[in-house]
Amino acid sequence: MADATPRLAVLASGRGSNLQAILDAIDDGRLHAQVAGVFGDKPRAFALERARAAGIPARALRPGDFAGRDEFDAALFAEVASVRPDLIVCAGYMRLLGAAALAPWAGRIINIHPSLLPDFKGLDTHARALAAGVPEHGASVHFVTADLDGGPVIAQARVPVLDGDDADALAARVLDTEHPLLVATLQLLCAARIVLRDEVVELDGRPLAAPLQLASNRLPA
Ligand SMILES: Nc1nc2c(c(=O)[nH]1)N[C@@H](CN(C=O)c1ccc(C(=O)N[C@@H](CCC(=O)O)C(=O)O)cc1)CN2
Ligand SMILES: NCC(=O)N[C@@H]1O[C@H](COP(=O)([O-])[O-])[C@@H](O)[C@H]1O
Repeated sequence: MADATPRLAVLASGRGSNLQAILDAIDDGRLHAQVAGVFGDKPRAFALERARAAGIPARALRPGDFAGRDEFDAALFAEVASVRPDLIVCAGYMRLLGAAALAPWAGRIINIHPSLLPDFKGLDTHARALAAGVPEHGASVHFVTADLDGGPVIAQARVPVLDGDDADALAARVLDTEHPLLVATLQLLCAARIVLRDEVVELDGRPLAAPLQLASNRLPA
């Protein structure tokens, strides 16, 4: 990370509660970083409104305005690069990112995913977890690679699946744990205590044997 306050660029497609968790953590001093810009693929996403309300540049590009995925990704990442991020955070960004766009950002782009990876990659994770009858579910923060939701996992938080849960109830419980999980993981990344080296997640220079289990935004000792 640069010596100055770490600069984050956030990609979002939806309501932006994870973005808001980042903004709140910065505002109350729990996260030493700044959000330099918010970007996405849906101009009406409430995440963009949250950014603008915080005085942060926010821009969405319309996929239909571009010849194909690669052209869209190239334009999106040109916008992202213009704010000179140290780290890109996918926080509810709902498009597959192409390998060419990702290549320059290897090790500097993360995603929060609503499952205990490697289980339930992709979409509709809560319904799939219920259908599978798993006793627990949760969220993962991982480095983004061309392999959709297959990048090295940094940290996870677990929640129980309760009798009577439907997808919405489970999604809400998982979302509640996503916010402190993302903030705690960003605290480590922005303090340069976590890096990705040759596809291996390292904490303080030591390879992680397994993802960190973080249920609140307390840093590991
Ligand atoms: N190359 C990668 N791109 C993205 C990753 C990743 O790990 N590697 N993470 C995702 C986030 N994500 C799950 O966490 C995810 C996002 C989108 C999709 C998906 O199938 N999108 C469809 C469109 C869906 C829609 O518009 O409703 C698509 O792109 O065709 C799956 C998983 C961010 N990108
Ligand atoms: N595959 C990506 C994915 O499903 N991401 C999920 O979208 C939601 C965004 O909520 P938010 O807009 O309130 O942060 C979050 O639950 C996040 O894990």
